Amino acid sequence: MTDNPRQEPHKALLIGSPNCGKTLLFNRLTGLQHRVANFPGITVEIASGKLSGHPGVTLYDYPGTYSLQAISGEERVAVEQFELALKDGELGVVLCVIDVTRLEKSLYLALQVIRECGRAGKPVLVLANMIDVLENHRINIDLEALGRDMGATVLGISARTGQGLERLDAAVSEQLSNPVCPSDHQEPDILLRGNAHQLARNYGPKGDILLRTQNRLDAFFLHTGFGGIAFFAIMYLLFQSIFTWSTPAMDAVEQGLVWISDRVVPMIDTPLLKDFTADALFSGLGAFLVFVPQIFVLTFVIGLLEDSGYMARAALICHRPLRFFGLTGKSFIPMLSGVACAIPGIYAARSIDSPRRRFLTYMAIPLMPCSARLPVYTLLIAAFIPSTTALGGLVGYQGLAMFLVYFFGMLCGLLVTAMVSRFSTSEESDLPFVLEMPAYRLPTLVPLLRKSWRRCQHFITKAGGIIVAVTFVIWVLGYFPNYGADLGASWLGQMGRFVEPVFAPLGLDWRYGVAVMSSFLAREVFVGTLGVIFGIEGAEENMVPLVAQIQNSDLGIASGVSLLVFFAVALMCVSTMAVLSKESASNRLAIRMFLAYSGMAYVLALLAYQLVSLFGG
Ligand SMILES: Nc1nc2c(ncn2[C@@H]2O[C@H](COP(=O)(O)OP(=O)(O)OP(=O)(O)O)[C@@H](O)[C@H]2O)c(=O)[nH]1
Ligand SMILES: [Mg+2]
Repeated sequence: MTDNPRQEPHKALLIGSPNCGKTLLFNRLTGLQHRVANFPGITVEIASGKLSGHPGVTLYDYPGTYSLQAISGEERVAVEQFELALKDGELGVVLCVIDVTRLEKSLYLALQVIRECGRAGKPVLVLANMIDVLENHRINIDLEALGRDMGATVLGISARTGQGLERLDAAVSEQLSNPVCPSDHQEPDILLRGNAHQLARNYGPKGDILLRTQNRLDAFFLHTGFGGIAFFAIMYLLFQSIFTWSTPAMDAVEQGLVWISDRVVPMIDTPLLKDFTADALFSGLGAFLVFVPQIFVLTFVIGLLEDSGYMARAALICHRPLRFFGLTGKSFIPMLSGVACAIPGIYAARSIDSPRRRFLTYMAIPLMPCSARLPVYTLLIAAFIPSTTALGGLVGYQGLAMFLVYFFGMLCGLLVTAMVSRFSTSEESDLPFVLEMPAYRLPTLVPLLRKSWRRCQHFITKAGGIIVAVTFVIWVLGYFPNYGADLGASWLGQMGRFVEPVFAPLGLDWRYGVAVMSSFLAREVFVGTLGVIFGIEGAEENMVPLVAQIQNSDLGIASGVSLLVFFAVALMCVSTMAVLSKESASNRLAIRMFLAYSGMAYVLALLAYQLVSLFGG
């Protein structure tokens, strides 16, 4: 052991009610980048990191909990781990975060935490977060007096602006070297609840200053009529933005790749290497990279909705309709997270108290149109739907088509849960739907941009490895044995003919069959595989965008629609299946869902093909 408390091995933990800013503070104190959003229940697992300036201290970020009597899954994690931590000799200090703009909600837990720390002989600091909001409204709270009444030191801080963090740093050092524990008392919970209420009344902001704007916005966004219209308008804008805002950046990436390819490829002398660079590197990998800007925009817009506080309102609006499909309003956030990626969506479902509705939510999430489907949808829509607009540029046909495909996926998810919930019996009694409405806030731009960038990096690295490998294998199979002279006679062509009968009823030739088969590893592989296949076919020409290649192939609109339907339904993601198995604690659900959704995807795609063909497609 050293004399310096900053060097000694210690643990510190952050506990507090949901959405009070623990993770934002954790990120600031450790330099890590864990997920922060403006609705309750974001953190579901305990995270840890080194406390900056205290090399020996590990800081733990806990899921939010309203009290030490846990109800939901993530609350249980927090409460159980907190009880264990109190017995841990290395625990140096407990940091209990309260939301100073909503004292009533935070104080009961804080009083319980102080009592338990007193019993266990652990020091505790209460961090009154969001002090910046009070200052913006010129509201003052006597934190010293509040601390005296609570029996612990209360420090005013802002995890957003960094205000008060130096004092926090000094206070942590002080507690690590000279711990001062709260007094050991046995006040029962019922008394603490009354005290919390009284303290909130005595010290909380007077008048309804903080509530007035919130109430006005809620009167609109939760209005039976306007609220519903606003909901659809916001969702529609979300999907339009994916096309309209990202098109210039996508075009730029595409043009950039063509520009580089035109300069690099002619410089290569070896024919084999030249073909590989043109067909596999630029056509295959390039086809996939073009979609990165779209992922960026999608994450950014969802982030705007999350940070503004609208997401929880959307969950409330959706509660009633979702009940009809066997779900709850709490399923909305996991499902909408699933629009970015199914994996965080599945984790987010932990906040659903009812096991039955949680399982039903698991079933819906893989049908949500995740960002891995986006490249496939964009490619096919761009190939078949004109890029013109109507109503003075307000409605873009491609954006509208995207909205419909997304809607189709979501609808399938809801129909599946409706059927499963109707046909399976349950003894479970229903818990009331309780969801805290977070404050409306202006989103902060830089963290949002950073978050979107991280999502793109994840998209590239997660799918990138598989895509590089598949692209290479597909290129080798398509290029040999006749050195790219005849794709149909290549090894890939021969294999393609083998799977062709499966895809022929959908009007798809072997090239599309091979691309679909390869995308069972990860959906994004579809565009890369097609890029390589068309790249080999068009080896003599300059790099031609994949959309033009598809338009020139014999793919009819009926087949295009059937492909869209297939991708909307099939569960083609190994990582999702692994997380599903982990969260549901069995492999059965994931395997059954894989088989059921693959079969359903094929049948629905066939139906779509027949229907569109019937109407002259
Ligand atoms: N204005 C302001 N906003 C803050 C502050 N701290 C956090 N927030 C915002 O509050 C919201 C919730 O922050 P998180 O860090 O995710 O809260 P959490 O306590 O970890 O929430 P859970 O993980 O759900 O328990 C986010 O929108 C943050 O940007 C602050 O000091 N000031
Ligand atoms: Mg958190």
